Amino acid sequence: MNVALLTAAGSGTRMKQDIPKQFMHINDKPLIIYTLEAFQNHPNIDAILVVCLDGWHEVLRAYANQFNITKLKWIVSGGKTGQESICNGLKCLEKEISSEDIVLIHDGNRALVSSDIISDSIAQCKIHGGAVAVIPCTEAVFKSEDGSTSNTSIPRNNLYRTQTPHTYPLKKLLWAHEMAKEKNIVNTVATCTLMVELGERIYFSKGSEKNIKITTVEDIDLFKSLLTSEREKWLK
Ligand SMILES: C[C@](O)(CO)[C@H](O)COP(=O)(O)O
Repeated sequence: MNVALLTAAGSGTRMKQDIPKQFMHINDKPLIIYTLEAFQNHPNIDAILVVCLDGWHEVLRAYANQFNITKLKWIVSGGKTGQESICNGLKCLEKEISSEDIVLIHDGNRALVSSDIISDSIAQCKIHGGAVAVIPCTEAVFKSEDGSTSNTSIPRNNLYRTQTPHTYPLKKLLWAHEMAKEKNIVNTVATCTLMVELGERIYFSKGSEKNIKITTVEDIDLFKSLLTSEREKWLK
């Protein structure tokens, strides 16, 4: 069984809007529904869990019904950090699915995740025991101490930018969060960074420049234009 765990518990302060970004309507539907549809429509995804902001669970359930997201099985509350939110989702799954089942952790605001990305994530996880979606770094990268100047460039040829999904068997994720508690590792940026802190090797899966994280108002414009071009492709 393959289960998508979507994180949608952020309050979206970087978007500077009255409602959380995952519930903002873009064209004809809320942002989180685009992400849910990507997993709903993938033949190898069996069920979906969403880690959601308190106060928004019923809204999410109503939208899921409206847009026929039948694979949405569980909605759980987020924690104080992203790491805690993911842990809450995993604790729920521990009671519901087998520890051998595969869990794809995905940012709820990466709404343009493609079927190929999901398929490759599952495939690489089956081969290597884990998979993290990445894309090569194509820009020059500088390190700055003061935020406005630099004299340190970092060669980009072996740099990769991580995206999501981050995909592992449930038992590996539960192990990582147990170890994080034991070692007092808190507030890691993502599952992949937690794994690295625990000494694990990360195996890459396919990402895409289009698999954007919608964080700011500018990202919404980009999302809308990418959506139009993707829809045109489907219609051809
Ligand atoms: C998980 C992630 O998408 C990898 O690039 C990213 O770290 C998420 O960051 P956020 O600050 O939780 O949106």
